[in-house]
Amino acid sequence: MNKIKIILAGPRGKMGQEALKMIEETQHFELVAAVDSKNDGLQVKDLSGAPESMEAPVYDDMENCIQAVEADVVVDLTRPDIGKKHLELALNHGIRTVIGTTGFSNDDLKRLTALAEEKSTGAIIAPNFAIGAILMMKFAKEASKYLPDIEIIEKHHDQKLDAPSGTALKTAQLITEVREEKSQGHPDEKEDLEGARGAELEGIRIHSVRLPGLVAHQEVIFGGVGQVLTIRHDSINRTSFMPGVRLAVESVMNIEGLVYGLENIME
Ligand SMILES: NC(=O)C1=CN([C@@H]2O[C@H](COP(=O)(O)OP(=O)(O)OC[C@H]3O[C@@H](n4cnc5c(N)ncnc54)[C@H](OP(=O)(O)O)[C@@H]3O)[C@@H](O)[C@H]2O)C=CC1
Ligand SMILES: O=C(O)C1=N[C@H](C(=O)O)C[C@H](O)C1
Repeated sequence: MNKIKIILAGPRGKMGQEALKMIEETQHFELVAAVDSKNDGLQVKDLSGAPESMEAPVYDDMENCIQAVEADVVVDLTRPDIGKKHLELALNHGIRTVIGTTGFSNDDLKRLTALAEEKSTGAIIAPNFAIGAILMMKFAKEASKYLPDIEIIEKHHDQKLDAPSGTALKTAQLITEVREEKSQGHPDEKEDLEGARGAELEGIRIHSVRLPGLVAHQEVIFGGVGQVLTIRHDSINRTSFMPGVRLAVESVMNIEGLVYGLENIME
């Protein structure tokens, strides 16, 4: 079996370091290069937190990297503005891509879906790679059919750049597929302090907490008459995401077009 040749963008990041370990431990994966804006010309093994055995070149620019190296899949774990740029570049070169980076708007998704189709190239954008988080979203969608008054509280470490989280947005989007838009709370409610009621997506309130000590957590709270249901997921550490990254890399080899959400490729 041929190994899947991977370019990883963001190898020094919290997710990037875990992904390097996962790639090293996966026999049918091979890291062929990394993209790191600050370490052009080094070897991956020289980067802080990288496994010592990883002999692959580092490029500071995705375009140069794609032109220099033969790869099957680009995996991006960087930051919102860069993830979009890398996906567009990879698609334009006809290279399959797995994006874990969050911060994609609906307009971004529409534009990139059209580009993936035009280039007949597979791409997966996964707002959350953790199986438990996918189940939380699935169960929340189901519960919303019966308990349509919903608020989402997502909690993350304080280095996170985007708010709300990609997971919260995806959860709300899945719920809107089965729930009519509805306004919640008292019709005359008013915020005495701006933002007190959180962000709003088709009537669903989303609250973002950012604190040191947190990793990635979400509660979807359903209110009914005389009862409250809470569906909660916690990523205790970033190894929780790695089986999902592995699955996405394997799956993207066999798809055409852009898939948004790991639930679409899970059996
Ligand atoms: N889908 C999922 O399940 C998950 C998604 N995420 C998302 O993944 C992304 C990364 O998260 P995390 O690892 O925690 O973040 P980190 O900030 O720890 O890592 C991001 C890394 O990207 C690097 N980077 C920035 N610009 C570039 C560039 N132009 N080229 C290459 N690398 C670059 C940064 O380098 P420098 O420090 O030098 O700027 C940094 O090392 C975020 O968008 C986050 O929301 C996170 C966890 C799970
Ligand atoms: O930035 C993070 O850490 C995470 N980002 C993703 C998101 O925005 O939902 C996934 C997970 O929550 C961790």
